[in-house]
Amino acid sequence: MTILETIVANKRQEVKQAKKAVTIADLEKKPLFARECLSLRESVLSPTTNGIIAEYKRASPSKGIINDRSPVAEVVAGYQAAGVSAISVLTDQEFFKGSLDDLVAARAALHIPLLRKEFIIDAYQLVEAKAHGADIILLIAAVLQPAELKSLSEAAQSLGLSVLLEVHERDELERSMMDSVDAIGVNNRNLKDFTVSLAHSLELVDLIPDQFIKVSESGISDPATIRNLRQAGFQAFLIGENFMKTEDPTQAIQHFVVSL
Ligand SMILES: O=P(O)(O)OC[C@@H](O)[C@@H](O)c1c[nH]c2ccccc12
Repeated sequence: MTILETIVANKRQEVKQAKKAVTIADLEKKPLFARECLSLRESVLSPTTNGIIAEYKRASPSKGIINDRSPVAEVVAGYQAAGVSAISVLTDQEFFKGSLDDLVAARAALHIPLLRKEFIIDAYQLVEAKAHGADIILLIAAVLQPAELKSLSEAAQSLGLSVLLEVHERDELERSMMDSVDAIGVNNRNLKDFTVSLAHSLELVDLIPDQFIKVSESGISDPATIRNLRQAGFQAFLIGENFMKTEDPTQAIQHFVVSL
């Protein structure tokens, strides 16, 4: 089994348990479920933000613990102060040491769109995302059939959530592109073996129609790379580890954005 298959198999079990513990009706009663979601598109296109989607990532399967000292509310508030367009928070516990509590804590500290970074395989997780303060959800083409992508993206949009579709290769992009997603992210990291190459972004960007917000994801550690990706047509840049691996992620992002 690849790591991605392991994560998804575990997720199916988790969702089964979660559904028993907390019903959809319970989730819909949570105060955060009633909020109006913030739009990823509007925030990325706003001239007052810099296109960065900054991620709070405590650990990952490829790196182990990245940072388990910096509190989520503090870090995301610092990211927001640096002018980012959106925040991403991992909620997977088993492989990324995240949680829905992290998402709620982030929401309370923010006035910009918040992405629930998760392996979504079931519509239950969309309701869960909204009920814990998310504005945006991720759908991973490597994990979902086109028919599943269609039903999940349509369900997300009907909840008012923005949808970020993640692809890694051309065939995934071609089979998964659909009107019910708002943004397409090219993951530079191969989720099957963790190798990272920005070439993935540069090869796929011209195949993404302009109706979608174009996002380059992973392995970005240099403002010069952002300038190149922008020139190639990307509008947003998902960055986690580069900030999280430092002693003070909020300082690291401040230094980064001054040279954008
Ligand atoms: O930490 P990085 O290399 O800057 O990458 C951030 C983000 O792109 C990465 O965490 C990510 C992209 N797609 C994912 C899917 C699941 C979990 C994590 C991810």
